[in-house]
Amino acid sequence: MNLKDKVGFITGGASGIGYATAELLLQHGAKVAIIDVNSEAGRKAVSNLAVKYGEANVTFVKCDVTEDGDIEEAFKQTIAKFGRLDIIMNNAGILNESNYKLLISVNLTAVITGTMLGLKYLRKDQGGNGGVILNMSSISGLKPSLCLPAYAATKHGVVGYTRSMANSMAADIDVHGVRFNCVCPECTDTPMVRSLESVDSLNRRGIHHAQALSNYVSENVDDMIKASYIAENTIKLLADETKNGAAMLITSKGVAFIDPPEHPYFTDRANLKR
Ligand SMILES: NC(=O)C1=CN([C@@H]2O[C@H](COP(=O)(O)OP(=O)(O)OC[C@H]3O[C@@H](n4cnc5c(N)ncnc54)[C@H](O)[C@@H]3O)[C@@H](O)[C@H]2O)C=CC1
Ligand SMILES: CCCCCC(=O)/C=C/C=C\C/C=C\C/C=C\CCCC(=O)O
Repeated sequence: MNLKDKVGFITGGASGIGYATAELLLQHGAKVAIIDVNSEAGRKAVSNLAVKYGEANVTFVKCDVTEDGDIEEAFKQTIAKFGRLDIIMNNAGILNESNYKLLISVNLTAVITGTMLGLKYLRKDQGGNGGVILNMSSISGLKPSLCLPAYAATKHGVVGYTRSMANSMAADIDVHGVRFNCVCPECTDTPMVRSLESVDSLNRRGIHHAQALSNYVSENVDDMIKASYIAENTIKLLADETKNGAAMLITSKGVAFIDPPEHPYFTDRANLKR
């Protein structure tokens, strides 16, 4: 996919990995809607980006991704502003083991909702141009995580959902033109991780082994991979039209695609069309 003049929709785009990806998309000539619950951070993000890339190319829509109506309205406002939609990045996420119902709602349910609602705007057979849905998982979506069991459950859910959607829809990709991929970064230096330096903040959020994790974050955060590195690899995945159903692990050593074996009967398109 040539990113020039394409339109991206990024939840959690006001901060961290979402913001870095928004900026890189703009550098590639795309237009971006930053979708976030934090109005102050969202407006600040857009005013910074507008200075560099032009007011016509970036917009902010306040949206709580746990509210289906907000997500629908955000899609409508994005298309009203830019006239099309090509890339959906369901990226908003939180870390809160105590309030695990909210955690599941933001990190997993909203990813499914954003995919289902967004799909109808992307589908070539429903007036869209095709495109790509990129869901944010984590290395915690691929392996057990010592301190974050509920978080890991949501991120495993994102991998399972995204790969299964790609699989289920692949037989008709020529008709709808939509690809589904997810990214699985290791610990990245963002405000989310920096907030874990405080042991009080960890305890408030019910995160296991709070003191050990706080020590680990304080000692290592400066050496963690940067959000710009996640953005670079995310953009490569977005643009690569050969990738559908990919789970891309991103670590300081580079990227790797996790590709478990598929069931031969259900991956044979001919069987799915019978
Ligand atoms: N930082 C890390 O080490 C890693 C982060 N991730 C994932 O990447 C994504 C982004 O994380 P970071 O950039 O690190 O975090 P961040 O905290 O810097 O950014 C998250 C953004 O999501 C927004 N957000 C939170 N709840 C929302 C809601 N209900 N509706 C709309 N927006 C909401 C926040 O306002 C914030 O702007 C998350 O899904 C996270 O789980 C994955 C792997 C590693
Ligand atoms: C292995 C957990 C990586 C989780 C990455 C992520 O999505 C969010 C990270 C946020 C904060 C950092 C929290 C925990 C990770 C720190 C050390 C874990 C090392 C132990 C392990 O399970 O490998």
